[in-house]
Amino acid sequence: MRAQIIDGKAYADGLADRITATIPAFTEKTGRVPGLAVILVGSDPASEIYVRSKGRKTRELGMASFEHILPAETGQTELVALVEALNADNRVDGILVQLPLPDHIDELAVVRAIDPRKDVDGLHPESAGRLVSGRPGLVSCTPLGCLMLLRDQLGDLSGLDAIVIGRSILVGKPMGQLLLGANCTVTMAHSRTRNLADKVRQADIIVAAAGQAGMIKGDWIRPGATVIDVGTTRAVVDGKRRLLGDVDFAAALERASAITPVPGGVGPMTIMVLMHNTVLAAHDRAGLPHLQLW
Ligand SMILES: NC(=O)C1=CN([C@@H]2O[C@H](COP(=O)(O)OP(=O)(O)OC[C@H]3O[C@@H](n4cnc5c(N)ncnc54)[C@H](OP(=O)(O)O)[C@@H]3O)[C@@H](O)[C@H]2O)C=CC1
Ligand SMILES: Nc1nc(=O)c2c([nH]1)NC[C@@H]1CN(c3ccc(C(=O)N[C@@H](CCC(=O)O)C(=O)O)cc3)C=[N+]21
Ligand SMILES: [Mg+2]
Repeated sequence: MRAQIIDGKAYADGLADRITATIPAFTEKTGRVPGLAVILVGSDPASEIYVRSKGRKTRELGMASFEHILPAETGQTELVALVEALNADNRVDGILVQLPLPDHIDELAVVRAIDPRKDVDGLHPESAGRLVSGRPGLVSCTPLGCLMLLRDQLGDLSGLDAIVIGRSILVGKPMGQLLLGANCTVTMAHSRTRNLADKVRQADIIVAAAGQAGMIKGDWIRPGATVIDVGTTRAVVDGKRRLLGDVDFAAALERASAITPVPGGVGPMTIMVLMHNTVLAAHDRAGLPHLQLW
């Protein structure tokens, strides 16, 4: 079997069109465009790439982008004060604080300061609680993007065995909750998991989000499984700069029924779901009906 390559960029482009189409009516009703604020503290390389493409996309889609790039020495009090100012700014519908933050800042304290209605990254405990208890709320961009791709690829996911490798608050945990909500039987794996290969071999759906390049080997993949590769590791291979996923892609191609490439799979979805969440938050805050765009 040779796997189908899941084109995250193509799906994201389609979602972009559906997002853009909502903006004229929003502007007619509110007199403004949806706005997204991103805060980056210091110079984490992954976050810098993300912030750049995000600002460009936000403007491309006809929304307002507010970028706050702060020095690594920024204090927690100052950062929380910025978040509070953005909470109070009606032009801002979404607030994203790039993680990780420098060690002297308590990430939870900053995330808790975000108005949950503007929490487009789904990181606030209120958002996490809503996801776990099945109430409507904003859901972390990367896992929601993965779910969109899986639903597009497989349709109903009921009864499928899924494994998520990674348990971060940003990716792994919300991914597991979304799959559970879609009626999968979910295994959550992490760095202390024993016999990971055997657990992966049981899965119809594999979501790899460990950040360990190539750790998921081809012979771990059940023939016909669907593979979503979230991992992005920067490396130099044969003198060329490369972005590597968590899955041994060449080997997985011979076993899986479908797989996301890195780059061009989950990454473009993360950016577009951020736009999606911003438009949803804007409608919610303006008292307009809830949008369903996927
Ligand atoms: N494409 C995209 O849009 C995005 C990509 N990413 C990428 O996804 C990856 C994960 O991101 P994030 O969740 O933020 O990372 P974290 O570092 O916060 O979490 C990594 C998780 O993987 C687990 N893990 C690490 N090594 C292993 C291992 N050998 N076996 C099993 N589990 C392991 C860790 O376990 P433990 O909890 O026990 O330490 C942890 O739960 C990174 O490569 C990141 O760059 C992230 C966000 C968006
Ligand atoms: N609060 C917060 N939310 C995040 O969602 C968040 C974060 N912090 N910190 C950093 C990670 C990383 N991340 C990526 C987003 C897009 C690509 C992406 O677009 N990747 C492209 C390739 C880009 C390239 O060529 O380097 C792709 O996979 O095709 C990658 C990684 C979001 N993150
Ligand atoms: Mg920290």
